[in-house]
Amino acid sequence: MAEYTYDLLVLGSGPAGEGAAMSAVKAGMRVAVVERREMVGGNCAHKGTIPSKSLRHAVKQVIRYNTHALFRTIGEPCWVSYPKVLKAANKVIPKQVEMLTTLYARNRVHMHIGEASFVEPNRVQVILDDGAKEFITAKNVLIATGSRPYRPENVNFTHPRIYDSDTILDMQHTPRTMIIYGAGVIGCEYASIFAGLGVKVDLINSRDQLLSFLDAEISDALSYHLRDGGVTVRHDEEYESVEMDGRSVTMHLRSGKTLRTDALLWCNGRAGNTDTLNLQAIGLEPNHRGQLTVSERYETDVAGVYAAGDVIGWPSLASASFDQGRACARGICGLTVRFVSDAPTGIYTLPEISSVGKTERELTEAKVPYEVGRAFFKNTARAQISGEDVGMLKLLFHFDTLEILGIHCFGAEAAEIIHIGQAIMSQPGEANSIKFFVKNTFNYPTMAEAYRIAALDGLNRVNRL
Ligand SMILES: Cc1cc2nc3c(=O)[nH]c(=O)nc-3n(C[C@H](O)[C@H](O)[C@H](O)COP(=O)(O)OP(=O)(O)OC[C@H]3O[C@@H](n4cnc5c(N)ncnc54)[C@H](O)[C@@H]3O)c2cc1C
Ligand SMILES: NC(=O)c1ccc[n+]([C@@H]2O[C@H](COP(=O)([O-])OP(=O)(O)OC[C@H]3O[C@@H](n4cnc5c(N)ncnc54)[C@H](O)[C@@H]3O)[C@@H](O)[C@H]2O)c1
Repeated sequence: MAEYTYDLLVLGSGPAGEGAAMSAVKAGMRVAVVERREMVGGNCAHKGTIPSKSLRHAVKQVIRYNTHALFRTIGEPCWVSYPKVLKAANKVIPKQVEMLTTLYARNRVHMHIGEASFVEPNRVQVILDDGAKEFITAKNVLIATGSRPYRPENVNFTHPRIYDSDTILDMQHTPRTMIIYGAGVIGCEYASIFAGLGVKVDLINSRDQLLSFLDAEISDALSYHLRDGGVTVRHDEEYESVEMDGRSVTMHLRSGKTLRTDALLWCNGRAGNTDTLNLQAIGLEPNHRGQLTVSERYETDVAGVYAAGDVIGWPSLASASFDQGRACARGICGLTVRFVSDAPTGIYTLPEISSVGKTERELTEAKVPYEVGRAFFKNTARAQISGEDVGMLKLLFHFDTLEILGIHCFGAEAAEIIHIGQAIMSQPGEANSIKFFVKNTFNYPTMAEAYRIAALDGLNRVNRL
């Protein structure tokens, strides 16, 4: 009989690895994590969610100072350099690392710092910093190695003016102009950040609409506000080639246009971190973007080998990754598994965007009879007080049953506000009703008041008050 060192070995200490390790250890399993970075937290804490959201918060403070009437009487507009906001943002990472390090230690999850690769399905080699090797056996192995920016071969990422979402965190100057290639979530979020710092941004989108998975009204609002903030959004464009010299980067587009810029930020998707795992040794083959396919229990085609988080592709969110890791560990422990298929979107552009459920387009295609209730933030007392009055909350509900089918929001704190509606929408049967917002009294003045206004607007339309 084989001798196992651990019940569960987790490769990667991002949100997926954390969710799995904590869940399994609480259920009484012997758990270890292998992490190649010297600190825990994954790309989420070091390169993705945490630094970008902290940067965005710092930039939002600068914008607020420069636009709010109260501060405008004090002095000249305040110009803040990118390295300075980066320094402020970087203060958050060590806090996350410290909190997570304590969490793993307190729960007696063993940490192995080194590069993991498979020898057999239940045997993993770890190459330590000094080149020494460790071998770990485990009944179950979870691949939670995350993702990295996708880099096409014909773009030279060693050039000092060419960045991706990892290396932009090392940029030590403030460019005057920037091309952001790829208008997905990362591209749109960084467009907001750099435009907020006064950089002239060209955002190149290969599609005809920004973030086409969003409700069209919200996507249109994002385009309008990015343009209003100084971003030139160019739809239906693809790059032909990129040239650089010591002073600038030139991008030739297939449409024949040529754009010159101080810096290029490449944001065209992600690739799963599977290339160094020696997956051929266990007979697993990732797709062309390095991603793995899993069952509803997060198990790969190899029994006892699981995968969760960015390495399995969509939705590639920290929020979903944590829950996927947790669900996977619960399955391994013989508990019920919730396959994560319903994560809300929370997009930290300026303005912020969040949504859950169906869009108008999806409901129309499915021929569902629905109505819309809207609330504009400018009509809420709280937004008038805070001065953050750009935004809208939109409720989509069934015309006959009043069941909430989708919630779409943009504006200040949209990613927080969405959860109120999400909680009602997830209730079973008649408890999921737009009437909740008119039958219950909400604090005033709050942004949540938007739910009451939107519900009344919708109910007035169907005349069912
Ligand atoms: C710029 C940006 C902004 C984002 N913003 C948000 C947001 O606002 N909200 C949101 O929900 N999501 C956001 N995301 C997505 C989020 O960061 C990811 O979905 C999340 O980090 C995925 O978690 P994970 O556990 O799968 O992997 P990761 O966080 O990628 O961690 C994987 C870990 O595995 C380690 N590893 C890899 N290979 C090996 C190996 N062979 N051996 C040992 N260790 C290994 C890596 O070092 C890493 O620490 C953002 C991403 C980016 C890039
Ligand atoms: N606030 C958030 O929730 C947040 C913030 C940032 C990133 N993320 C996550 O990170 C992930 C990556 O973001 P992103 O902006 O780099 O990527 P994305 O998947 O949104 O795509 C960015 C661009 O790359 C292109 N692209 C994507 N996959 C492609 C492929 N296979 N072939 C050719 N072109 C392709 C798309 O057309 C798009 O223009 C997202 O899926 C998102 O879930 C989330």
